[in-house]
Amino acid sequence: MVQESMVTMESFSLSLVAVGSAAALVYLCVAAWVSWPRRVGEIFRRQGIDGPPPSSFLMGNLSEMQARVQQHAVASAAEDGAGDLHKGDGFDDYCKRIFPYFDKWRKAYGDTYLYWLRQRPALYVTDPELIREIGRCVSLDMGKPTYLQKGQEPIFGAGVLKTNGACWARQRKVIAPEFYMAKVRGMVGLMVAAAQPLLRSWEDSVDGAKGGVAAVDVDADIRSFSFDVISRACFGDDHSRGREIFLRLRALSGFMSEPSVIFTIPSLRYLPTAKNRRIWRLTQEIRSLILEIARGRRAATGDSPGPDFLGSIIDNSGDQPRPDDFVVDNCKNIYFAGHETTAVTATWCLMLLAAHPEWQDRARAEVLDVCGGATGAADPDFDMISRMKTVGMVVQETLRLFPPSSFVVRETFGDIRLGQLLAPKGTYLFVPVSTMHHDAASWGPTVHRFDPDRFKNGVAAACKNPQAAFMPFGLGARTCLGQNLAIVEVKTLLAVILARFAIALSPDYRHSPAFRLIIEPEFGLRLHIRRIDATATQDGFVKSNDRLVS
Ligand code: HEM
Repeated sequence: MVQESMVTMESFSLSLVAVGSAAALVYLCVAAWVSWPRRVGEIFRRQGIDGPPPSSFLMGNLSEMQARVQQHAVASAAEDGAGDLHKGDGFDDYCKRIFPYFDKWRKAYGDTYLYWLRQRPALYVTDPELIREIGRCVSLDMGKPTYLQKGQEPIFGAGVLKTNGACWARQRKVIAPEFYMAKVRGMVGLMVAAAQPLLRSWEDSVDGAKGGVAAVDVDADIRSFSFDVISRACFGDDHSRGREIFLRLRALSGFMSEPSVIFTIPSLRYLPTAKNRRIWRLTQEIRSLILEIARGRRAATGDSPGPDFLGSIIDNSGDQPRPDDFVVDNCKNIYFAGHETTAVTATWCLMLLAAHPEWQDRARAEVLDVCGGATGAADPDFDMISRMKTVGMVVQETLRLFPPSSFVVRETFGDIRLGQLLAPKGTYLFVPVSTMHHDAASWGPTVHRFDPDRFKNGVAAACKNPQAAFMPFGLGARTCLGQNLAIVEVKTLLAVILARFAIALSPDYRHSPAFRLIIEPEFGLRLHIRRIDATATQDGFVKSNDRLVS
């Protein structure tokens, strides 16, 4: 009996100790969690970096960011200011309008400051030396922010765009060679082929239009072209199935881009709301379509699945932990990374050429010269595209004024030294690309003007601090692996369009760059087009351009 009660006492004391230890552990964890932001803030303050105080522990500075975006949206709607932003001395940094808080904090706290995304420290970096250091860092302890992966699995999965560490390095090694210039060289023919539906549709519009001048909404045509290029480049003979994937990916990215990922509570994506159910269904359909194409390719080609991107990832999928996910996620990554960005760049190029007839004439003269215009321009090949320097300068200047990605973002997965700065584990680094592209200290007094000539002697001669002032394709180890393809593709599209059509802005065009994962024209791009050999009236060409003064 005595023995029994001693055992009970003993187990009671043991339980008390266990409960006490658990409570102490929880207390220590909560204390560490609560004090961590203060400690990180202190680490940065000791290095001379300050920033806006977080308005609450749970939200950091997010509430203020949201409030200011809403205020600006209301103010812009009241002013109906779209379309006037570029008047005066050219194109302002629209990011000041889209992300007003960054501009406000930069004025208050300087080039590099600390703010808080919930409990996470985020460093806003415009100091050129620090940007260079971020570009130089090759440690796997720095990579893409995890919040981008968590919120956006349906689009990106665990593909090369958003993963980190060894998983990213393995995928990049397989995929990057597929887009080296030696491969892109052989893709100009497929780009010209992909442009044919757009050219035919524009020719039909012009032929059916009064006075030989047609008003065309060009965005969808360009997007379709760009998607077709990626489909042909990546899927070779299987590209025709790409359209089904295209429509679903487009719908998916529409759902995913609103509201902005940093404002979203990640766990909400598991709730079976109507929107989430639609996202799940689209994700499943896209997966099935891609796997079906891959299965067809395997069945048709056996052990050597082909020399294109799809062949390469099928070939390497056996070495990956989850072969099907590797194929599906990377197809989606390349589709997304490769088609929206390139399409929107081509769209901005056309907008700028339509708004600047003198540059349109110069670019067209070069295209006709290189492709033999007097007897009708030949379709360009890779060597011709390489000789088109003016067209190349137009593309670079477009990427400077309207880089599709407004930020290069990184996260530190360990304490990292970047030159003089120690960035503790868990810090986000935000480099505002568009702001650097519009920085008068690097680009001089004509910074807001469309002036492709600034690139005539290359990027290094165009600005101060080129590695930090011009980064449309990002920075360092994670730099865009499709940039060769993108530049050649945009140049090819401009060449075939300029060889056939003269373009001007429609008076309906409202200039309003908007953020939907990438920066795109909020109200689309409507152009007036005519054949270059037509004797159509110039009305609607010159007049519409009076609205853009630079
Ligand atoms: C004008 C068109 C394009 C622009 C402006 C652009 C821009 C970018 C930017 C800013 C990044 C992030 C870089 C960083 O974080 O430092 C990126 C990454 C990437 N881009 Fe592009 N891109 C374009 C076209 C393409 C094309 C055509 C492809 C595919 C063939 C592509 C594939 C990728 C991939 C796979 C990555 C992830 C690289 C990595 O994390 O290792 N991009 N791109």
